[in-house]
Amino acid sequence: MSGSGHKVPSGWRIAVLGGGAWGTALALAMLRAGHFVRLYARDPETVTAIDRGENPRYLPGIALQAGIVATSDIGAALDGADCVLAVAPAQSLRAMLATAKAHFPKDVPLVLCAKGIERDTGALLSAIAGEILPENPVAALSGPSFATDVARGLPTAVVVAAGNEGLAADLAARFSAQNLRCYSSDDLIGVEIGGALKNVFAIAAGAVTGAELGASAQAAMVTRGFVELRRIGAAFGARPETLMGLSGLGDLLLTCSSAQSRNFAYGLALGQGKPLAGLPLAEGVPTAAIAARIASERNIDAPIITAVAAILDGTITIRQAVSALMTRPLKTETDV
Ligand SMILES: NC(=O)C1=CN([C@@H]2O[C@H](COP(=O)(O)OP(=O)(O)OC[C@H]3O[C@@H](n4cnc5c(N)ncnc54)[C@H](OP(=O)(O)O)[C@@H]3O)[C@@H](O)[C@H]2O)C=CC1
Ligand SMILES: O=C(CO)COP(=O)(O)O
Repeated sequence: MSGSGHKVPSGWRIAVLGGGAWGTALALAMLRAGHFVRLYARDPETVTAIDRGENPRYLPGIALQAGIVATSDIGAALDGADCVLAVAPAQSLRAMLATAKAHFPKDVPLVLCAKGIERDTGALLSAIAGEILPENPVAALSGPSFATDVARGLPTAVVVAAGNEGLAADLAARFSAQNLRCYSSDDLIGVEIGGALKNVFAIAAGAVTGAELGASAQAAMVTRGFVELRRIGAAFGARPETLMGLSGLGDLLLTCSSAQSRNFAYGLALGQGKPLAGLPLAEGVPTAAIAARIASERNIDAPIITAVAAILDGTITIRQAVSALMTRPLKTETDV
């Protein structure tokens, strides 16, 4: 038993690629689900720290349960793996998979755990995976889940998606454990789009808070942001109910309402006029730029995404963005 109330086959050898906050938290989650976990971190200091039972750079203050085998040798991490979790940031996924390719076990599922769209190409992460590792089935794990919450073993629900429904259900069953409940979905693109775009609105939500625009503005921005998420999702063929689920609305709510979100914290600093250099990873920054380009190229009305991208590249101020958003032509609310 995995602790989640259903029977799953015995432990898999799982390779986690990426030694940051989410890679480390997922390694712990996989350990708790009964798997044998090897974690690849390219930084040898991270490997040494994980061997000591901590990852102070990315998960400060959290003690890591023994059992994660950490290595900076990607071949050793992948050797004999039954399943691979890719947990580098979205803009680094291509480079990491290119490094992994020579060692990648044949036919085993690759589970994408980053949230973003490739800045230079507009590619979803599943498309990048398909280009580099065409023989490996691809899945994505997403949903409202802060690394610190998962690492601490707090109750969390996520969704595991794959084009093949059976694969998604199998992975969800294998990854579930006490306090990690994995739903399954066959809408891979819908899950990817929701996870990527919610980061853009989390930056906007942080900026609204930082610039002291008020709770009413916050609720309006998140609601209208969700309309934009649904429009872009529809253009990619995402199912509406997926966007209403954990990986879409669920994650939007989480990251737009908590300074624990690095994207929200980035927006907060932006709104407060504080320096942005040196802040932790905010995936919404590159994704805002490419999402704005995609919206423009596909003629999708996405004024908030466009405003966030323009604020981030310094073309307009937050005040100018608010003024432009508030003076757009009036329309019916249901005009999505
Ligand atoms: N943190 C969270 O709460 C959650 C994060 N996510 C998503 O997971 C993804 C990763 O985030 P997170 O772990 O938090 O980020 P972190 O900034 O905490 O860590 C990023 C990690 O990726 C490594 N890395 C970067 N580029 C490469 C590369 N080319 N090859 C190998 N390793 C690389 C970094 O290594 P190095 O230290 O050497 O730079 C570092 O270990 C993001 O897309 C994020 O949106 C999803 C859900 C929750
Ligand atoms: O995706 C996340 C939670 O679901 C983490 O959000 P941040 O990257 O903004 O911290």
